Amino acid sequence: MNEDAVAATALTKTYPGASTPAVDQMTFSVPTGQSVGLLGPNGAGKTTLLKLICGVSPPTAGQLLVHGVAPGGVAKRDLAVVHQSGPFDMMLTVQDNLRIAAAFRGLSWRRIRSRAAALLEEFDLAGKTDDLVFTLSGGQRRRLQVVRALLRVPKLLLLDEPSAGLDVEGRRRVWDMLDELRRTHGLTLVWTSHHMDELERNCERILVVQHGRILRDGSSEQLKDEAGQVTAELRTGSPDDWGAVAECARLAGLTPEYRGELFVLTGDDLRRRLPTLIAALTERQVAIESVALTSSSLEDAFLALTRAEVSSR
Ligand SMILES: Nc1ncnc2c1ncn2[C@@H]1O[C@H](COP(=O)(O)OP(=O)(O)OP(=O)(O)O)[C@@H](O)[C@H]1O
Repeated sequence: MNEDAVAATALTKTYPGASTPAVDQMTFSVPTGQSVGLLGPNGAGKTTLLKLICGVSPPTAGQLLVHGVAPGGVAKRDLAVVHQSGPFDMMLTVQDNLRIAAAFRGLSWRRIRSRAAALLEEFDLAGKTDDLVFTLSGGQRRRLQVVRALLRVPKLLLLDEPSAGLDVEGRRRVWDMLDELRRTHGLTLVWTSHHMDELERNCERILVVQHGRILRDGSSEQLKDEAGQVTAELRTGSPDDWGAVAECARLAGLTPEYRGELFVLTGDDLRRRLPTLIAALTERQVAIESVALTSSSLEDAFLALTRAEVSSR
């Protein structure tokens, strides 16, 4: 059975003394094996949601199940977190911090020692094993966070801005490692990021969060389509075809606009209508040279969504 890794119903968290909830009536689920991104402005409630899922902060109301049980009941070996910062003991060595993390998750150091060494190697920290954590750079500490979380592959990995402070190479290594773990272990990922490209590449689904609420839930393509700026550029071989293109486009429910050498097509549900247009043109033996979709970026979509929500409040 493919149980949900996370199932939240009307999940709410109001911090003591706060006038508004940090997480407000969130209802969503994350199927096992899915990678879900949380996208939202500062203070939207993303980290709070991760804290609820990993059980370090109790909800004020609503229900939350992680692999079918209350968050606190999830075996520590099955859940790991890459935190935004810390918690490391800065005055202990890299290796001692890893040993403590292993003990906390109920893992025998003897059994995972070689995995730890391989991970340190993979993340360019092999030469730092005996260094005190406070001597590591910000990016090295972040890589150490990832090593610590992966000492044993968890069923559910929560990542809070995992690539903040990482260089391009480090970011790629983290992504590649997570790709591999998803392929080999069916790992479920929930991650926050302010880097749209990170969520777009790594998450099949994105929850847009603001003021503790889920504004949208969909793939990055759906979010971009919804922002309404998807167009298609179509080139045909000969000006003799232009009349046919304009006519077929209208029949397919699209608006054609001729812009020197090519047609720009717009319209609701463009992705779904485009094949109808292409089939009609093929039937009329119109030679199509190229069709290119151009859509608004995820950043455009995100800003459109969050600004619309602010102005409707
Ligand atoms: N321990 C806490 N006590 C009281 N309020 C808190 C606490 N942690 C967070 N908050 C408040 O809850 C709200 C949501 O914070 P949270 O850290 O979840 O946002 P976020 O979306 O992760 O933001 P960022 O992108 O800046 O990391 C904010 O208004 C914040 O001030």
